[in-house]
Amino acid sequence: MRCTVVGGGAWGTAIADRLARNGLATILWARETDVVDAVNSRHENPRFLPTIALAPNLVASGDMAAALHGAQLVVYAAPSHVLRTVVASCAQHIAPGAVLSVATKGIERETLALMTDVVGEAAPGHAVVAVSGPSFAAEVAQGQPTAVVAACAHHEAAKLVQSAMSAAAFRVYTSDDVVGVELGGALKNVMAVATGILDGLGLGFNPRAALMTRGLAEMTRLGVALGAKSDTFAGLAGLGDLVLTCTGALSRNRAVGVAIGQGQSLEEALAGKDSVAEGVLNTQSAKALADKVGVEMPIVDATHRILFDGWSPRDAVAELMARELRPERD
Ligand SMILES: NC(=O)C1=CN([C@@H]2O[C@H](COP(=O)(O)OP(=O)(O)OC[C@H]3O[C@@H](n4cnc5c(N)ncnc54)[C@H](O)[C@@H]3O)[C@@H](O)[C@H]2O)C=CC1
Ligand SMILES: O=C(CO)COP(=O)(O)O
Repeated sequence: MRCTVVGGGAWGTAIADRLARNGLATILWARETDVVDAVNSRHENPRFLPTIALAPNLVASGDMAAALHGAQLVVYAAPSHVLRTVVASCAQHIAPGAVLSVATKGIERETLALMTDVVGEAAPGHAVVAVSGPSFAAEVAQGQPTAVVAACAHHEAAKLVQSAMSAAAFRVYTSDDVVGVELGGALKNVMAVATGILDGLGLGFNPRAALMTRGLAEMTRLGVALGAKSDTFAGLAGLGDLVLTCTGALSRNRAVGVAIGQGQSLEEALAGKDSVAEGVLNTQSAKALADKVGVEMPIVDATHRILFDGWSPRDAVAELMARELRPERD
């Protein structure tokens, strides 16, 4: 099977490397010519995935038409705010019958669409599989044992992604709960920013555990209101990725939160970064989606006010703690 991965950031590179190591003829499309050159000449991506030796059979290209030619599996890993443009720009080159997969985590800000819907609208007529779960790109590329979920309403398409990506150190489960899997991946990034803020304030371990647990309750509440299964949020794409991103030192979202908790502005926390912290823009999408559906998400609201209205993180914590007392489950 021929595979193409669209997006030469850390995650697209790690997925392309994974597919190539499974012996699949794989092309990585990257926007940056230095990335294309480094992958082809030195089998590395020092800009986005430094110090990792990539599979020698992985080929990179900056030519979208050539990269997509004959691909039966296309995996998108561009950031959520540009995904629609990237997919639309290459839709005419996708082979008939190709299965599309999206590894981007986010909710489109303008439309509040999930990433599978963005791909489905920009390149109609294909099954679209969401891949999500606790998976730092660097660890996947280093071959550390990792488990993720491939979600699609078409079981055969999810199974195709499962068999293409799975390996001894990469275990892919399937799911039919696309909404739950996608929302888990998008919302945990908001919670990672929030947890980072607490850690930046130096408040200790208790508030971190409280925020993660109540954050999961918020994620589940929104998901169920949008038709997801609550169980999905207890799985890899929910709890699993929440634990990883809220506690893992490799998380970019958490790092942005830590910087803000330590007193930096959002602009200072993001300055000079080539890499994407999806939780920032997705705080806006998550809040807009919650407001639209009428679901209460106090942690998302507080994070939004801190990031975009200049609210003091300490005041935010105090206000969250002072909310009306209530049963844990109601
Ligand atoms: N890095 C990771 O460990 C993981 C990342 N993801 C998700 O994968 C997605 C991509 O993230 P990374 O690969 O980490 O990105 P990255 O932070 O390593 O690199 C940024 C990427 O964005 C692209 N980009 C920036 N502006 C663009 C534009 N205007 N048009 C087209 N492309 C543009 C760059 O070319 C580059 O590929 C995100 O949604 C992220 O949440 C998911 C799982 C793991
Ligand atoms: O989604 C991720 C791990 O599953 C990556 O998290 P960060 O984008 O916060 O680094």
